[in-house]
Parts: sequence; structure tokens; C-alpha cells
Amino acid sequence: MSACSLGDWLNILALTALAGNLMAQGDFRAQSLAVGGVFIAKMLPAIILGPVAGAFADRFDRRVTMVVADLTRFLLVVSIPAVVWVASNDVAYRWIIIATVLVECVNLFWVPAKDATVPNLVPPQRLEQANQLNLLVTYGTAPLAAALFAALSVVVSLFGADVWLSSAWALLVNAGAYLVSAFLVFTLKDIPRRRGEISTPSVFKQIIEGWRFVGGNRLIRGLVIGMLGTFAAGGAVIGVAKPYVTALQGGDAAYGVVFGAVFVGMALGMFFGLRLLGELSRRRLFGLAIVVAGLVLIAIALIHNLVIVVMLTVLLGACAGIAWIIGYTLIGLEVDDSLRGRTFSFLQSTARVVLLLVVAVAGPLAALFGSHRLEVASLVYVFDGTNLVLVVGGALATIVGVVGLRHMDDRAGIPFTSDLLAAVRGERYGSEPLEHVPGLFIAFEGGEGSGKTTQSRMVAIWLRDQGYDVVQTREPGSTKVGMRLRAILLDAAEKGLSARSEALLYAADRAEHVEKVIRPALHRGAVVVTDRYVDSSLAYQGAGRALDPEDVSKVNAWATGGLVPHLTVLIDTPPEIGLRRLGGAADRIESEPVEFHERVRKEFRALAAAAPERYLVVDGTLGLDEITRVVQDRVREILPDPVPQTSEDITGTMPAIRD
Ligand SMILES: Nc1ncnc2c1ncn2[C@@H]1O[C@H](COP(=O)(O)OP(=O)(O)OP(=O)(O)O)[C@@H](O)[C@H]1O
Ligand SMILES: Cc1cn([C@H]2C[C@H](O)[C@@H](COP(=O)(O)O)O2)c(=O)[nH]c1=O
Repeated sequence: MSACSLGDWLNILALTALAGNLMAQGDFRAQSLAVGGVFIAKMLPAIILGPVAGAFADRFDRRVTMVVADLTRFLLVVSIPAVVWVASNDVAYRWIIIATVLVECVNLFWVPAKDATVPNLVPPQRLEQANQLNLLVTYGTAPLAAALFAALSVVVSLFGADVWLSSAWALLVNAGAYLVSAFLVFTLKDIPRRRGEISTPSVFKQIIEGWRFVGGNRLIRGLVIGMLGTFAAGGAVIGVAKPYVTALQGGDAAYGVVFGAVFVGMALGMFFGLRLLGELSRRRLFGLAIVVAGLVLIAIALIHNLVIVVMLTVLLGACAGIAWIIGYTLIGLEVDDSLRGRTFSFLQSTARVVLLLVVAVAGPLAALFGSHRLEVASLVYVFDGTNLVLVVGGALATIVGVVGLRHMDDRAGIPFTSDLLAAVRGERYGSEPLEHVPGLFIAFEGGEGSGKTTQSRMVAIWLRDQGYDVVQTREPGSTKVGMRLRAILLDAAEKGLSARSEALLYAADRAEHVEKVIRPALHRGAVVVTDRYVDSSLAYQGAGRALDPEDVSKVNAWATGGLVPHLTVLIDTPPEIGLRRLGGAADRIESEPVEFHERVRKEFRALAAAAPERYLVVDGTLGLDEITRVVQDRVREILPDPVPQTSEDITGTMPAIRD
């Protein structure tokens, strides 16, 4: 696979460079069309013949299929420099196109045979690693091929030989790689002889099936829009890269360097980009990467300096790498196992169609636009069709990044910049700035039997009486999943639960609670009153169970997306009084020794003392009514106007009132 991938990348570089060079005598349009033609020839067979070739591939012995395919590809690739050597430019170009189509047809047999063989050679538990390796050799060989191609071009020009010879040598190396592959596959006796089931459903069937699923899921819709947008932008670059580099006075070596820069950037983005902004929500980072890629592409189009272009191309590749790895990982994590395969194949099929369409349009569009000179005094600025295509591609990627993000944002309502700045400082999800949320968030905290449930109920009734939309809720157990978690967490018979599992289960309940109940209510403007929130974990798991408070805090910041209440009412009651108030059998936590509950109380008080502006501490031994009054007095201070501003605006401008 490594040999073939290296050969395939060299093939792309050599053929596009060769096509451009053959038309070098022609104008800019002829070059753009010639290079575009090679890309169309490369992609068309997969779209038209994919299903047919897949059906044929099912019937043959896979080892024989691959060996025959490798030998055929070897002969076809070797024939290209031979024909270019003897024939006229026109005939040579035609043969390049025909040979490319034929090589791609052969690939349609080789690829499914190879894909179906891998599971035969690798044990199931290592299949995922095998697939990672597959990705690594498929894309990792691209910069290697680019470096090799650039080196060949330099050597050829040092010897003063004809420029097309660098492509010819690259094609010979490419053909040699196929020969090596044929030999290696031939020696792989482990490949089973009997034919297996290689499923290659029609590209169009996959697309239709995929659309059904993608259309119904917001996250996947966002991911797919984003990833296809990246492909479209990439297609624009591929379609015009050769004439673009030529217009910047770059030769084949420069073309190889620009091509390689994309992949070097991709590798950097995949491995280091995620660490750089690792604290930003993955979905936001995905959208950001695409938007930045779009803007960089526009800069590449407008700046006519090869060195700067190469540097920007590395950045472009890095953004694409980040988007690609996040997209793949999110699909892997968020799409159900039964649908994951189809989602991936849908993405690949659609990506191919998009790539083909864009590459097909890019060359002719560039050619149609031609080249224009803008002269201001002694300054001359040339803007040609390749620049136009890159600007359009960049604008498209930027729009798609924004649209994709809107579909999948998991931090809606939180300003992007505050998240980004927090991530740059290396902070995990800054606190959600609640001034941007229309609702009001109040939490009640305290030890066992302190009166939280009673008081939160009282305040909810009081607020409803005043016309507020109130959501009264509690932790753990306010969602479907939460109810199950509550049963596990409080079951006195559940003896062996470790402290860390306990902390994670409370955090899981909270994550579900925030996403399904609290955040939607706050965003529609409701007052949310919760009986327990993050402080309970800090007190019970942090102080009670003696877990690292920093760890408990981080897990909960992640679970809640940093959502902090406007006000926390701490009903401070000595544990012996609170525990005495409770009737019935003690649950798993209530039955902890009194020292545990003392530590919990101490931590609650410490948390309140650290941020007095966000806390109200009430003595829980006071009478019920008195506590209610103290709470109401404090809550009244932060209550929003019960009549929404929008309604007031409407009322204020009613013609009936003016009349
Ligand atoms: N200030 C108070 N004085 C006397 N009894 C009270 C007071 N507040 C609550 N109670 C009583 O104590 C019992 C426990 O109250 P409540 O359920 O509100 O406490 P809690 O903090 O929610 O308990 P838990 O820790 O189980 O969630 C109830 O019977 C309630 O009527
Ligand atoms: C949210 C939360 C709760 N706990 C403990 C505290 C109580 O013992 C129970 C909840 O029971 P309640 O009658 O509903 O108050 O769970 C905890 O240890 N950690 C938490 O984060």
C-alpha cells in the first residue's frame, strides 16, 4: 500500500505537470484546460464504473486480481513517457488522458480487492490500528512524493535537460512502485484463495442512503457540509495549482513544493493543531479551521509571492488537517455503529462527486476569465482566472465553515471569542457568561435534610405566582438517564462503587441535566431553580471522598460547559440536625459517618466564602418561613422584569396607545 500510494501521488504530480508543459506553448487557458482534463480523467471512471467494477471484483481471486492489476498499471504508466517521447504534443496529451482513464479503471479492481483483504490478514482487535496505518500510508506518502518530484525537477534542470523529463522520471518511479507491489502481493500466500464478499454498492445508492441519515441529524449535517466544503476548496486548489504556480514564475519544482506544502500542513494540523487549541470545543474548532482555511485561500489568491504562498499553503493544509481529523473522529464517536459505515462511505462518495465537479469547473472557469492587468502608476497587479477560482473557493469554504458551525455548535449563545481566548490561554471552557442568557439560574445547596427541597419548592411557587416561567429541577435524576444514574448512586446496596466512578456518574447526570433541561430553559428566558448542582460534587466527592478538588472541578466544568448559577443559596445546617430530620431508611450517601458530612459542610461554606457575590448563606436551623423570606429578599434583587423587553417594545409602539 505504501509503494502504491507513493506511486499514485507521483502519478498525479507528473501527469498534471506534463499536461501543463505539453501546452506550455499555448496560452494560459490551454494550460488550465489541459490540467483540468487530467483530473477529470482520474475521477470519472470511479463515478461511472464503480458499481460494475465492484461486482466483477467480487468474482475473482483477490491476490490474482491485485497482481494482474499492478502489472497492467505498470505497463500503462510506462507507456506514457514512451508516447510523449515519440509523438506530437496533441497526440501525447490524448494518450495521457486515455492511459489515465485506463489506470483508474484498473484501480477500481485493485482497491476493493485490497480493502477486502486487510481484514483477512489482520486480527479483528487490531483492525482499527490497521486502518490508521492505511490512512498514514495513503496521505503520509504525499509529501514524500512531492519532495521526490521536486528533487527530480531540480536534477533535470541542473543537467539542462528538457523540462518534461522530470515528469517522465517520476512516471517511471511510479510504474516501478506498481511492479514492487505486484511482487509483494504475489508473495503474500496468506491471502485466502476463495472469493469473498466485497460489497461495493453503487455510488448513487450510497449517496441516497446517506442523505436520508445526514438530513435528519443536525450534527452530521454540519459535519458533512463542512467537510464537503473543504473538499470543494481543495478541488479549486488542485484544479488550478499548476497554471497558478507557472503564473508566479515557478517551475515543476515549485509546483512539487506547493503540492507537498499542503500535506506537510495537513500532518502538522492533525498532530499539533489539536494540541494548540485543545481546550476549545471540538465542534467550534472544526468550524474555525474551515473558516480560517477559506480566508487563507483568499490570501493565497491575492498575494503573488511564491515563498509567502508556500507558507500560507502549509497553514491551509494545517486547517484542513484539523477539520479532517475532527470530522472523522466526531463521526466515529457520535454516529451509531450500525450507521457509521454508510456515513463514511456517503462522505467519500459525495466528496468524490464534489471534487470532480469543482475540478471540472475550476480549469474552464479560470480559462474563461483569462488574465487581467491592473495598472496604477508604476504598479502592475495581475489577476487571472486561477486567482478568481481560488478566491471563489476561499469564499465558499468560509461560508460553509460558518453554516456548518451553526448546525452543530454545542455552545450556542456563548460568544465564540470568549471561548477562543480561554482556549488560547489554555483554559478549559471558560465560565459561560450568563449575561448573554435571557433566563435566571438559581441553585440550592446544603447537606442532608438542610431544607433545600422545601425551600426550592417555595421559591418556585412564589416566582410562578408572579408570572415567571419557572423550571424546578434537581440533581441527580431529572432526565431519563439521570433517573437510572440516581438509582445506582443512591442504592445503599451498591457497596463497591469507587470514588472516581461516583464523581463521574454525578458529572454524567449533570451533563445530561444541563444539556437537556437547564440550558434550553435558560435560553428561552425561564427561571431555573435546581436542588443541588456542581457545589454538591465539590463538597461530597471533593471533600467527602477526598478526591483532588481540581479534578472534580475540571470534570464538572467540562460536563456543564462552564455553566455557573447566577445565585447559589446555601442552607447551612449542622449534619446531626439535618440527618435527624430525614425519615425512612438512609441511602448510600446518607449512611456515611457524620465526619464525612462534617467535611461536606465545611467545603460548602468555603465555596460560599470564596465568592460571596454569587452566594446567599442562610442558617438552616431557622424556621421555615424565615428562611423563605430571606431567600425571597435576595432573589428579588436579581429578578428580571417579568414582562419581556420585546413585549414592552411592542406595547410601547401600539398605535392604540398613541391614539
Ligand atoms: N428549617 C427547617 N426547620 C425544620 N424542619 C425543616 C426545615 N427545613 C426543612 N425541614 C424538614 O426537614 C425535612 C427535610 O427537608 P428537605 O427535604 O427540604 O431537605 P433536603 O435538604 O432537600 O434533604 P435531602 O438532603 O434529602 O435532599 C423535611 O421533613 C422538612 O419539612
Ligand atoms: C448532586 C450530588 C449529590 N450528591 C449526593 C447528596 C445526596 O446524598 C444525594 C442526593 O440526594 P438528595 O436527597 O436528592 O439530596 O447525592 C453527591 O454526592 N454529589 C453530587 O454531585
